[in-house]
Amino acid sequence: MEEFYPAPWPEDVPTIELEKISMAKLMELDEEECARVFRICTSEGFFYLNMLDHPQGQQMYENACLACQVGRDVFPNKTVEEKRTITNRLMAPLQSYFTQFVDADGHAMFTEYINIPQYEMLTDEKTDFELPPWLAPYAEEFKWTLQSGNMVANVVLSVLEKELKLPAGAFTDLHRLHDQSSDFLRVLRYPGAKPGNQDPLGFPAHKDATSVSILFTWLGGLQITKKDAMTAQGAESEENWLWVKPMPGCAIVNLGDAMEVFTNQVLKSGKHRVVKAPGAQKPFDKYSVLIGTRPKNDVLMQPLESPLIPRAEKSENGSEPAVLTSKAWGAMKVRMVGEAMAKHAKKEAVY
Ligand SMILES: O=C(O)CCC(=O)C(=O)O
Ligand SMILES: [Fe+2]
Repeated sequence: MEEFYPAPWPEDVPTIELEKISMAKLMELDEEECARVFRICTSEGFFYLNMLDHPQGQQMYENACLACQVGRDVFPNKTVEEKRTITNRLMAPLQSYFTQFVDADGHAMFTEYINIPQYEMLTDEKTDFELPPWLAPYAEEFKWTLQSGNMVANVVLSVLEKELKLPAGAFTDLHRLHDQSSDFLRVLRYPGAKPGNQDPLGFPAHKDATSVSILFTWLGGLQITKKDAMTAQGAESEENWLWVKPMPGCAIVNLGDAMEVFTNQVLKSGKHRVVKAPGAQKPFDKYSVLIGTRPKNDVLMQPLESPLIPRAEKSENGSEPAVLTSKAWGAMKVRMVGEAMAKHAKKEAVY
């Protein structure tokens, strides 16, 4: 594990103190711990989840480390051309391999990632997605990580449905492991900073197009804003971005936009971005492993009924708002993030 932490965290950067939640207590639906999760998910939206105090959490942590190791093995040793041989799945709009700038030797200059689709990895059916030869040896690692990620996401969802006085299954039945969905395992690499080659952002500010996102990361770079961080012009001001310090043995959990839709904004999706690692960590490649859990494809994206969820408002002309399926909604959200990244790349990259 030592190579995951090549340099210490600089103690002099403004860091947000996230609350630490216990996996063991969540698994037992401990009342106090569930109330804490609910409070966090209705306000700032990010928490550490200590994976090491429960055997299933430990298993997930080990699986996430294996997935990270796959990234460490394959990303720096393959050209972008080779990596683009991974086929895009047709069922959902997630690109299987993503990067924006390639250097003269054919290597990714900035952020790159792969998305491994959960449904296609776990179904016995023949689908249009197949791992390319350079990833096929890692199929089992990917499956384990997807399975344990779905289990942890469902623990969080079961806490939230209970706190919202929804019937058991109101959220969890929409996020089952084998459902047709666009759930994914994402392995990301942010190449370390090199002199004269500095893109300040690894991932521009966004909110996730998921229900639950479970992130494992070992070097700094993730930032979230203080509450009420908007300037009068409506943009975040630079000094309001705070660093999230990676904690060994912990995941960083946040909700995505789907939970805002299901609860008519009672639950909050956390805004975040990724910049170069701070201080002495800056020259090192940063890797992250993200499990994105989404509602199954045919779910209608609308608020659920609960005394704690305000009803959807009619539009001014009295008509009901248009309701998309999760599949169509996800496609729209992914397109929007893609457009924001392309715009950012034009504006800011120095290359
Ligand atoms: O790598 C990270 O720290 C976060 C990545 C992220 O926000 C995303 O892929 O949506
Ligand atoms: Fe994100």
